Amino acid sequence: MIEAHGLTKRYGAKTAVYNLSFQVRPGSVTGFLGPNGSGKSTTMRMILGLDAPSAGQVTIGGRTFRQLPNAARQVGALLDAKSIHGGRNARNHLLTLAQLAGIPSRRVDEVLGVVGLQDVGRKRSGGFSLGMGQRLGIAAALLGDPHVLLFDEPVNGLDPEGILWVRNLMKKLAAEGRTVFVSSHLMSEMAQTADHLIVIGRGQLMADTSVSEFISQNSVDFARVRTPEGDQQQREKLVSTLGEAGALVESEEDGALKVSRLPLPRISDLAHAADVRLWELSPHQASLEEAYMRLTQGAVDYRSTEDQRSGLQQVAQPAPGYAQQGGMPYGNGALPPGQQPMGAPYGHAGAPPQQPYAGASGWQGYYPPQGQQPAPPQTAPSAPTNPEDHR
Ligand SMILES: Nc1ncnc2c1ncn2[C@@H]1O[C@H](COP(=O)(O)OP(=O)(O)OP(=O)(O)O)[C@@H](O)[C@H]1O
Repeated sequence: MIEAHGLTKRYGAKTAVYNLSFQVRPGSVTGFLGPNGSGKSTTMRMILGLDAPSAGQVTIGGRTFRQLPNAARQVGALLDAKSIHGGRNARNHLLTLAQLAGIPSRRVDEVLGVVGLQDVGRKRSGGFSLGMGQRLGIAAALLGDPHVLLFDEPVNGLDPEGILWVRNLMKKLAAEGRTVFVSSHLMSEMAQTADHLIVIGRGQLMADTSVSEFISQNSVDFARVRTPEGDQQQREKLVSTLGEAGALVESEEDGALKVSRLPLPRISDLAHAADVRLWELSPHQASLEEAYMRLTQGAVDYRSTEDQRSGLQQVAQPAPGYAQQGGMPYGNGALPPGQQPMGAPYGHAGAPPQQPYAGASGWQGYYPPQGQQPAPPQTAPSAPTNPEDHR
């Protein structure tokens, strides 16, 4: 198990990691997420004793990395695949590492086979593609058959077959009872690989939860509803019925209605009572990417000027689920990259923006418990200040 307590790292005036406390448990894959520059690599470097914390500590099995006897056989890591000496062949590179750690040389051929480099083991690693370099880095991490494994962006540069292989490898390692801590910017991949997530923004902890909880806590569910095509009367009748019942109804580009704040069975009952036929009534399942974008939007430091012009620079975002006029649930006109604004919500022209109940999971989450207000907005951490700056 990896345990961080109050972990802080300052580089001069820059606070890269601030007061991080978390545990990475054995037997599952823990994803480590955060925008560029949020402190993931710095945290991993501190776990591996490559950087000393400015405050706090991080231990592996109760000891700091430097206190571990024969650390190379207990902890394996892929940090920067490019750091491999390009003049050496892959096998010799691994042999050197094995000798330094007292690992028998037969293990080198074993791990070359595991990562699929057995046929190019005697080729200079300088000529390796990005993906081959990643595989070699993973082989080095596996060399000591360690119980704790850290991977910083392991699928970087891998082809689809390689990505699938890494996914299965991570899961297999975790299923063997190992501690697997892996950073990635590929949300779809993380959604399929990780069981648990630690999310940081500007060096600070934003979430420490299971993948499913993370998605349900940071996303807004809605129903996609479709009335018979070309029957405008039915559509309008449904829109006004649902609006009267407290739903927020927006029009999607393909003509479907996006209905939030009401559970599916209630939408069905209301449509039935209004004598409106439905061609579609389906739940929208939020993705990890949507949930991640929603949580970290205010903690992103590096953004394209084009995204800034389109509103993605907004820092103080409303609560999850906040629906703006214009049908843009991400607030202030901001949408995750790649998503287009939809049509205006029905029945709310001129009405103030409304706030569905946020924070609860699943369909019933649209009902605020009686007498309770919606959950307060999740605000992104501001950049931590260095007390030494004020001296
Ligand atoms: N040796 C260093 N000296 C000064 N600043 C550093 C150093 N290492 C990291 N930083 C700064 O600390 C912050 C966190 O960097 P880090 O590389 O840990 O982020 P990251 O989350 O791994 O980013 P990415 O996703 O882009 O890899 C950044 O602002 C970075 O510039």
